[in-house]
Amino acid sequence: MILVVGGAGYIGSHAVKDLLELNQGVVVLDNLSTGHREAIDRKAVFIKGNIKDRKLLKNIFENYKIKSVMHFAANCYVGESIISPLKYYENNVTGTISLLAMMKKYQVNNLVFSSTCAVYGNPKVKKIKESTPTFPINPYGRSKLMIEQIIRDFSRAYGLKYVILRYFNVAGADPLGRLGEDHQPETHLIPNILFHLLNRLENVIVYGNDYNTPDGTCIRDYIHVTDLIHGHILALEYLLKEKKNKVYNLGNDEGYSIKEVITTCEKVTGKKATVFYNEKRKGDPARLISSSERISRELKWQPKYTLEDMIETAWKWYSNFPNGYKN
Ligand SMILES: NC(=O)c1ccc[n+]([C@@H]2O[C@H](COP(=O)([O-])OP(=O)(O)OC[C@H]3O[C@@H](n4cnc5c(N)ncnc54)[C@H](O)[C@@H]3O)[C@@H](O)[C@H]2O)c1
Ligand SMILES: O=c1ccn([C@@H]2O[C@H](COP(=O)(O)OP(=O)(O)O[C@H]3O[C@H](CO)[C@@H](O)[C@H](O)[C@H]3O)[C@@H](O)[C@H]2O)c(=O)[nH]1
Repeated sequence: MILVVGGAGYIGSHAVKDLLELNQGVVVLDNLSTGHREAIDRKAVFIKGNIKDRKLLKNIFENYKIKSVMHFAANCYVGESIISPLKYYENNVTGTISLLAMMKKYQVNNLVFSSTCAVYGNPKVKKIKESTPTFPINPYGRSKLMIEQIIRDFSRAYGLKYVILRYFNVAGADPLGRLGEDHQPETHLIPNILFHLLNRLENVIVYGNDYNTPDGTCIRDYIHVTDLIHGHILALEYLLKEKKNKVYNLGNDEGYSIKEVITTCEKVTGKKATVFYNEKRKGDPARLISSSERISRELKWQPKYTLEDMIETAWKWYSNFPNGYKN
């Protein structure tokens, strides 16, 4: 069985769905701090609890034959991490140490870990490779880099095998409309633009228009959640077969400025946005674009969905479920 930690969240719930579709047995551990019980298919075992709870982890490892772990559980907002670094180091770093300690105790040695391109900081290269130096510029990115280092040390000392996936900006929803992104409050760009176009927000707020980019707004590389999860499935297959450690970027290798994302949302929805320019958000790098060449070459991973597809699938979900999972 696969333990999906954080499986009630936006990305984790899409992983649970795809793993079940592949007839894998799934146990979800989630404290529902930002996730939703309704997002987890009833075919998965659901356990509500915190990864810091070692007694609970002990019960899980003793009661279920867990062979591998996908670890999505974290706090993951750049802006919030600057204001509340303690929350980030405590939940992300301490929480993961607890999980890894219990994996060690029960000899569960296969881990797919959700890292982030925030570990690279503000790199000057056009496309970020896995070999690009890591100099995170916010506590969130630093917490993820610390975890990566801890995972490597556990691997050297205790035989843990891992694939670390450094995601770029994840967007979109299940193309069949069963799952979507439901965060309270929502901080991500695409959901907030769509909420405005659905008349739930007065404006689109753009944080900063004097960055050193062609139109002055931040550039990000967006990847559809379905493509991202396909990367996890390939990573887990690789791990179980080859038993080798890997670090991979996961992005579409294309950058879009905030203004371009707004224009694409307008195009997909046929609605016009009112934009309000605000101060820069602290901790935001100007430009993050992936090179996902390594995972494409080694695991034959290819993204199928474009930015328009991401916006279209998210729009469909928000239009059908205006109150998210609480409908
Ligand atoms: N969304 C993105 O664009 C993005 C990009 C890069 C990396 N990531 C990483 O992907 C992972 C998932 O992100 P998401 O967008 O789905 O976030 P999310 O907040 O929707 O999901 C996180 C899940 O983990 C659970 N959780 C948090 N702390 C926990 C704890 N201590 N014990 C048990 N459960 C806990 C939450 O309840 C939630 O269900 C995170 O690790 C994040 O850092 C996300
Ligand atoms: O209403 C909004 C929301 C965001 N932004 C800007 O849009 C860009 C993207 O922001 P957001 O969608 O919040 O994503 P990121 O801050 O880039 O962070 C996401 O993407 C990272 C990878 O780049 C992950 O590590 C994080 O977990 C995930 O939250 C940034 O420049 C923001 O300042 C706005 O201008 N207005």
